[in-house]
Amino acid sequence: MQNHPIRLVQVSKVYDTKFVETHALTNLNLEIAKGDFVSISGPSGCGKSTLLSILGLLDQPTSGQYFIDGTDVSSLSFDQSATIRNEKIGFVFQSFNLIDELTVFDNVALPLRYSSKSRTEQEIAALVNASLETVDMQHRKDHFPNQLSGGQQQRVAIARGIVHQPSILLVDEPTGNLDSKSGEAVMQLLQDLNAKGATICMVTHDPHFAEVAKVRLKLQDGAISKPAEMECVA
Ligand SMILES: Nc1ncnc2c1ncn2[C@@H]1O[C@H](COP(=O)(O)OP(=O)(O)OP(=O)(O)O)[C@@H](O)[C@H]1O
Repeated sequence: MQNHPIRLVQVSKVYDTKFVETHALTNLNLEIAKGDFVSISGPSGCGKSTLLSILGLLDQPTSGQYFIDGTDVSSLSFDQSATIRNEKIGFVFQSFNLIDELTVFDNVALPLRYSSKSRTEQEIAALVNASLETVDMQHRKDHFPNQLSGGQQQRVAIARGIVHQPSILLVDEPTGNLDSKSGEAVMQLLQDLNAKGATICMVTHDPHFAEVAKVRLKLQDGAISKPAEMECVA
């Protein structure tokens, strides 16, 4: 499975609240190959956030299996999930989610400091600086998030998402809080990262940005409405 770092097999998610059972995902099968750029779009309530939470090990499926790099991670303990999440997953959120009290450098260093892999400060600095260079934000490494524009904050968030070279970068509405010019720049950056080998899965409402992905998936009522192959453009 080395070529498919991400694999969901018959994954379902049911939210069971007091009065109602909601089937958010139903028997969903998904394979994301190394180097893919996948977009997931669909109407409100179709299960996009649920899928991203499961892919990011922030939630578990009710049934089915989830494999990351060939390891079944469907029903790990909280601590085991956190360890794998820190090693294998990078996140980019609509609202950037940078920590205001930390400099750009320290924000980007966070995944390395939380990792179970031990690294020297020199190794951390080398990785953070390389990541900041990739997103062209090296010159702002001593700034704080509130001293940056929205587009710059998102670039820093992307640097944080890739610094530990995750198996997959999960991206949630990356342009939702940006003006159109900054949004285009962020999308171009994601395309450049993908061209250099990053595996990306992005949720977006915006059909224009969904088109950028190599594999475009549509979710409808918790299921992929068209096979991935039909949507593939590359
Ligand atoms: N914690 C929860 N408890 C109960 N039901 C939930 C919960 N989270 C989501 N749901 C339900 O599961 C379904 C899928 O929700 P989800 O948030 O994944 O959709 P979405 O496609 O991300 O929507 P949007 O585009 O509006 O953010 C919806 O019917 C929603 O009401």
